[in-house]
Amino acid sequence: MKLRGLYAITDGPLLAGKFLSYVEAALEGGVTLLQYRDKSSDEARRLREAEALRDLCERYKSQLIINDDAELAARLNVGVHLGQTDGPLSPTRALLGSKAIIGSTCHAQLELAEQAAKEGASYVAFGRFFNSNTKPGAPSCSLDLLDEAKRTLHLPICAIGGITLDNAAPLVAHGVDLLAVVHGLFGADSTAEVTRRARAFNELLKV
Ligand SMILES: Cc1ncc(COP(=O)(O)OP(=O)(O)O)c(N)n1
Ligand SMILES: Cc1ncsc1CCOP(=O)(O)O
Ligand SMILES: [Mg+2]
Repeated sequence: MKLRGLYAITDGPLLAGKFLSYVEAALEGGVTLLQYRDKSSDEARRLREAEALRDLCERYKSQLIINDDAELAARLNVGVHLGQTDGPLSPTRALLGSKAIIGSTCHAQLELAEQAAKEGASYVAFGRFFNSNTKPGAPSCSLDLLDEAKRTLHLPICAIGGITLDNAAPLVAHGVDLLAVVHGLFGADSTAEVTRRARAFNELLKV
């Protein structure tokens, strides 16, 4: 199955007090991948939250991806997203098995994506494309790189960084398969608005 659609990413501070209700609202609108991104070191809470997300994803036929933490992903039998300093890809592929979804951060560098493809990545992520509240310091990436990536890579392409309903269309026009979004999805005033946004992202991607 080709990975295509909305890639919702959680954020602890943004979702404080409404974590599961907002995630469920997004799933209601359609989420292809859901990433649990939590930078805290509270292992017990991380396990609890990740288990709750895995159960929700099962109900909504979405796929859970754990950010940074291959061990937690292995424990829950779900996918993982690895940045350039989050550990090597090949051993993670061996740990999680051939069917697991493994994503790789490639910033704005095609060479990183080619390497990730060789090492067994399931998708490659480029960005940030726009100003990001969640990660303002992330290196920026241009639409031109997407054209080149589309020509040379044979993997689903994910875009991340400051993506909203108002700026996502050019990314899709340049061949992006997965739109990875934090604020543009969860920075909403109500669960109804989260669901509406999720549906609208899917319409943009025609999924
Ligand atoms: C889909 C997706 N793309 C990129 C990232 C960024 O990963 P990384 O560079 O490891 O930074 P952190 O998210 O860990 O701060 C991502 N998480 N997801
Ligand atoms: C994790 C990450 N990596 C590059 S930008 C980013 C944050 C994405 O969040 P937002 O959609 O709020 O900009
Ligand atoms: Mg990381």
